[in-house]
Amino acid sequence: MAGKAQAKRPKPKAAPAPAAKSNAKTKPLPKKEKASAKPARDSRAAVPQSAKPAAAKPAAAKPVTAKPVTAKPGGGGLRPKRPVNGAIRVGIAGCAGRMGQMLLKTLAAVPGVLVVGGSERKGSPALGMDLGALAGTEPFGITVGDDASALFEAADVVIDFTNPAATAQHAGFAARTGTAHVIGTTGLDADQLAAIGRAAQKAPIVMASNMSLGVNLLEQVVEQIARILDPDWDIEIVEMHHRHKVDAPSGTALTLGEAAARGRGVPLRRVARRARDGHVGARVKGEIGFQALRGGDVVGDHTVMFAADGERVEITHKASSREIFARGAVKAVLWAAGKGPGLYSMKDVLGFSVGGSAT
Ligand SMILES: NC(=O)C1=CN([C@@H]2O[C@H](COP(=O)(O)OP(=O)(O)OC[C@H]3O[C@@H](n4cnc5c(N)ncnc54)[C@H](O)[C@@H]3O)[C@@H](O)[C@H]2O)C=CC1
Ligand SMILES: O=C(O)C1=N[C@H](C(=O)O)C[C@H](O)C1
Repeated sequence: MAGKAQAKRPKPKAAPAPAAKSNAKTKPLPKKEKASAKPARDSRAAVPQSAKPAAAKPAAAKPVTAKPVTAKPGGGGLRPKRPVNGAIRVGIAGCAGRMGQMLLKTLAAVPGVLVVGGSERKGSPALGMDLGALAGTEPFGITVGDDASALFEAADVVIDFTNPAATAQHAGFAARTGTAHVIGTTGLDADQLAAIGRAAQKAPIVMASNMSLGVNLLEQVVEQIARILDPDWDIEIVEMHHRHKVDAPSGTALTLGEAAARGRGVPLRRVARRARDGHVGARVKGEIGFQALRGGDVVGDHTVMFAADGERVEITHKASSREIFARGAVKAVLWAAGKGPGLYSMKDVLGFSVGGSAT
């Protein structure tokens, strides 16, 4: 069950599973060929599978002709590069986290992709564990390592749900290796965002505070409503997340705030009101307020309120499983493999914008 996989945390005492068997020759990692290929439907056979096939569609792309190579020392149990029938080689940074585990479980069932490694922070109790133990599936034959740089060298696309400092560093690895980087991490500061912007000049980076279809749809709707309603309508955004969440307001709340501000034709930084406490005075016309609630195991709830005299419009999205984020991240992987450098969003991946339609 999805909930179990996401709640499960690696146990320090877990016995490390056997590392990936290598039939590769011992020579240094060659430059990776561009991930681009139309993935072979059966390429997942390279990884033991147990889950049901997912609905994700492989991206149309050119064939990958990977050469046999060895993983770099210190890269944990990275699966060495070798011909993989055109499959997209995927690495997961933060593979033992709530999202990392859900991604492993989801990817194990997706044809056309091959998980080649997972990284964790130095000192993580998950180091040395088999990825299958984290996914709740059969062993992958790949163990968790702490060398994210090697992960980027081994993969065509790295999915990253870690923390802001790690993600900014990882973007540098993406730039160096040309590896596509799918970023779900939230709470990045201006310097970290600037680092990602620079990296996107050298590698394709898809970044989204929320990878679910529903929230990306909500964003479009919020922008349109804010454009239609005049500033007499007060905009407030309320979000609730589980007790472990470390950033507030959530990345999604801020993205929805950006959408509302865009609809009104003002920069969010000029009108954002981050929480209220004490004798703060009456509400200032035009401000966009944020409130963050934390508790229990709430996966992620977001409500955007438009409040006027005598009536109120509320639009809510509720996530009841992290699977929706993982599914979005997989779509981003399939879309990003083989793309040129650039900073992309889930709107690019999903192929819709105000006035457009979802694909
Ligand atoms: N964009 C989206 O759709 C979503 C975004 N998120 C965001 O993703 C991030 C992670 O969320 P969770 O999985 O709930 O957190 P988590 O704390 O469960 O997982 C993060 C993992 O990253 C690992 N990590 C830390 N530093 C690392 C490093 N240098 N290298 C490799 N791994 C490292 C941690 O040890 C941990 O296992 C947060 O910023 C969260 O807001 C979460 C869900 C959906
Ligand atoms: O930390 C989380 O859990 C989530 N983070 C993202 C955010 O900050 O918006 C997305 C989702 O709401 C879950």
